Amino acid sequence: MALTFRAYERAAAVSSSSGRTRHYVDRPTTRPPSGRHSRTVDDIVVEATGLTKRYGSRTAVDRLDLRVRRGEVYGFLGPNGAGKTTALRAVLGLVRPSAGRVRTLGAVPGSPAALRRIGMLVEAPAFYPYLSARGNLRALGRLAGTGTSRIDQVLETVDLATRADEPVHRYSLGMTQRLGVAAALLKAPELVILDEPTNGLDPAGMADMRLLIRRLRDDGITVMLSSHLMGEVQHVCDRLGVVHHGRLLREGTVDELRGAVALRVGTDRPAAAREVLSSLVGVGRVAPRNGALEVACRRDSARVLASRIAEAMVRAGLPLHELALADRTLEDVFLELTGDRAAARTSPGNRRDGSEP
Ligand SMILES: Nc1ncnc2c1ncn2[C@@H]1O[C@H](COP(=O)(O)OP(=O)(O)OP(=O)(O)O)[C@@H](O)[C@H]1O
Repeated sequence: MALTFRAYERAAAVSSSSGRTRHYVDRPTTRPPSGRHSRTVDDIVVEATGLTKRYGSRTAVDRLDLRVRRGEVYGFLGPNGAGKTTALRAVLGLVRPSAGRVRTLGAVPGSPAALRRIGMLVEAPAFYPYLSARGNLRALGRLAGTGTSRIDQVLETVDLATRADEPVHRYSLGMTQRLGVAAALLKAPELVILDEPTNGLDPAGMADMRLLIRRLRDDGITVMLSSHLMGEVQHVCDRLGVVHHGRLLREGTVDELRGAVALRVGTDRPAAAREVLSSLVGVGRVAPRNGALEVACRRDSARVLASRIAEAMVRAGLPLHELALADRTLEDVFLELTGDRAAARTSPGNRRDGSEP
């Protein structure tokens, strides 16, 4: 049986040994009574300092520092084998770090105080195939001591309410994944951890999962997920950590990671144009590239600057053949950081244009 069940069994065992078999239902006091969480950005939900995990001579996670803030969707981005799953497991307390420190919801990972507030999907979920979604959730709720009172609500959240009474073997992979998220939501968690939640899903399944992740965030749940699909994460994550060979290379919002943009200015009088462009306010470096001039500028001022460039070129009587935004995709950023072209293209989801699949 997959980890979903094992984790629930473990959580259930923890709760019985503490003598509070219903404590997943009796919400901890840290959550506001409305059920919605505050969005104070300074509220750190996961904090890792120097997190390192070695398996023999192999270092899976190497001195990782990261902070996940309450209410955000944080994405771990990296190719297969980068160390994402291992890091998530350390956050959950499923592996013991070789060095460094992790705090999850202010508690030691794997401790009852942390577990009771976390929902997880870190392996493909397994369900009883001839039971319905509702039947499976009922079984899980009883097993884990989370109760069954939230079943209708979580089925609604994952958009399975209308199919809830069908046997699960009829479900698509995407539906099964969403049911896995529903199982993780039974205990009304503050933090949900999803390891490669869209792995193996078709474009429609991915879109549904993205929608679901946004819904979780709108409900005030902090989401930490991993993915090797750069096109996917940039549409769903508030912040990203780029991981490669166990190291966190960069952290930031998608725009921060993609950094400055450039405007491409095509003209057959580049020398004169360069002079004109360099004198404009808001223009960074102007340099020839691939048959045009590239004008570095801030992302948020690119649009205004483009019209100023057009005006200035016309005023100076210079021909203008091309005026376009040259933007970097996450794949470009990843390549720049790692030089690992193969890893940047590990899947069709890593599209050059960053478009949604
Ligand atoms: N239990 C283990 N024993 C030995 N090596 C392991 C173990 N778990 C992970 N590793 C190794 O640690 C490295 C990181 O693996 P990890 O699964 O964390 O990467 P990942 O980024 O999640 O990749 P994937 O997306 O393929 O799961 C890999 O080289 C992997 O082979």
